[in-house]
Amino acid sequence: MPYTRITMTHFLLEEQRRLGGSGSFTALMTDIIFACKMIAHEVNRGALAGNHGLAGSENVQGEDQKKLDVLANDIFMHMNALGGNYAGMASEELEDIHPVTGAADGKYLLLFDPLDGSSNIDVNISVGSIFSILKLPPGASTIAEAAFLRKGVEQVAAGYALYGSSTMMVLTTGNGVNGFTLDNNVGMFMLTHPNMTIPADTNEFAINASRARFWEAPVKRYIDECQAGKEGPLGKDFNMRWVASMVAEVHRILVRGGIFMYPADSENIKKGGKLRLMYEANPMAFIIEQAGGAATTGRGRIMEVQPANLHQRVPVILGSRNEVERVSAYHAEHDGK
Ligand SMILES: O=P(O)(O)OC[C@H]1O[C@](O)(COP(=O)(O)O)[C@@H](O)[C@@H]1O
Ligand SMILES: [Mg+2]
Ligand SMILES: [Mg+2]
Repeated sequence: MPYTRITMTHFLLEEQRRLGGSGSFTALMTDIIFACKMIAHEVNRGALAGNHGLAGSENVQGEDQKKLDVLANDIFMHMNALGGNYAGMASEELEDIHPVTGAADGKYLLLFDPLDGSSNIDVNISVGSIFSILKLPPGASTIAEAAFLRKGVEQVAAGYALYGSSTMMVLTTGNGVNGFTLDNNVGMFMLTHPNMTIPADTNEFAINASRARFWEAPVKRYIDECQAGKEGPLGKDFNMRWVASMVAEVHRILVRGGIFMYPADSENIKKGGKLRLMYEANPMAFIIEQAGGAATTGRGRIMEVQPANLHQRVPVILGSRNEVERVSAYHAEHDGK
C-alpha cells in the first residue's frame, strides 16, 4: 500500500499555494503548532511535573487560575511572540492586550484561551486550547484594544487543540474544517480528519442542567422536548453529554453531530453570558459554520456580534443546523418576533 500521510505543515503549505500567499500564515501557524505541542506535553505530564492544582492567583474575570492556565498562557505568549508574525495578542488570562515588541512587521492579531475546560485538569479529563486569528486593520500603526474588537466574520483562521486520549488540532481558514492527530513518535500532526462536516440532525444535546432553574422559557421548552423523547413533539429519543470542556464538546459535535448550549439565563445574563465572545465563541462558531453547522446566541448569529470589549461574554448555542435553528425559532416565538 502506498504511504499517504499528510503532515499539518504540508497541508498548510498547500493551502498557502492555493491562496497565492507569501508564507507568513504558514509561519504563524507553525508557532501555534509548537505552542500546542508543548502544552500537550505539560498536560500529559500532569501531576508528575507538579502541574495540577491552583496557581494561587485570579484572572481578570475573577476566576481562580490553575497552574496549567498560567503555564499554558506563558507558553502560548512566548512561542507566538518568537516568530514576529503577530502585531499583538490577547488572552483569557490577561486583562489587557499584549503588543508584541519587535514585531513591527507583524500582520496578524492572535486571541486565545490557552487552557479551556480548566476545571477538568486535576481530574484528568480532556482540556484544550482555542485560538482566533485576525488581520491587523489596514493603516493601524499602534496596537490598541480597538484593533481587536472586530466581529467574528472577520476572522481569517480559527482552531483548537484538544488534549484528549490523543492530541488533535482542528483548523479552519474559511475553506472547510480539517483535523490533525499528533503522532507522538515523530512529533508531527498528521491529517486524520479531512473535511469534517456536521450532520444537520442530531439526537444528542449538551447543557449544564444544574442551571435549569435559571433558564429562559425557550431553553426550558427545548430541553423538556428533548427529554420527552419519542412520545414528545420532537418524536425521537435524545441522549445527553456534558464534559464541561467546550473544546471536547465541539469536537464531539464535529465528529458525530449534536447541539451544545451555554445559553443566557437569569443569573449569567448579568455578565452577558458565560463563554467569552472573542476567544471562545467566535473561533468555535467559525469552525462550526465551516463544517455546515450553525452558531447563535439564540437571538442572532454569534459571528455578527459587535464586540464592545476584549473579555465580553455571550450566550452560545451551536452544532447541528436543524436543532440550532429550532432553538432560535423558539427564542423568536418567545420574544414575539
Ligand atoms: O463549569 P460549567 O458551568 O460546567 O462550565 C463549563 C464551561 O466553562 C468552560 O470551562 C470555560 O472555559 P475556561 O475553562 O477557559 O474558563 C468551558 O470550556 C465549558 O463549556
Ligand atoms: Mg475556555
Ligand atoms: Mg481557559
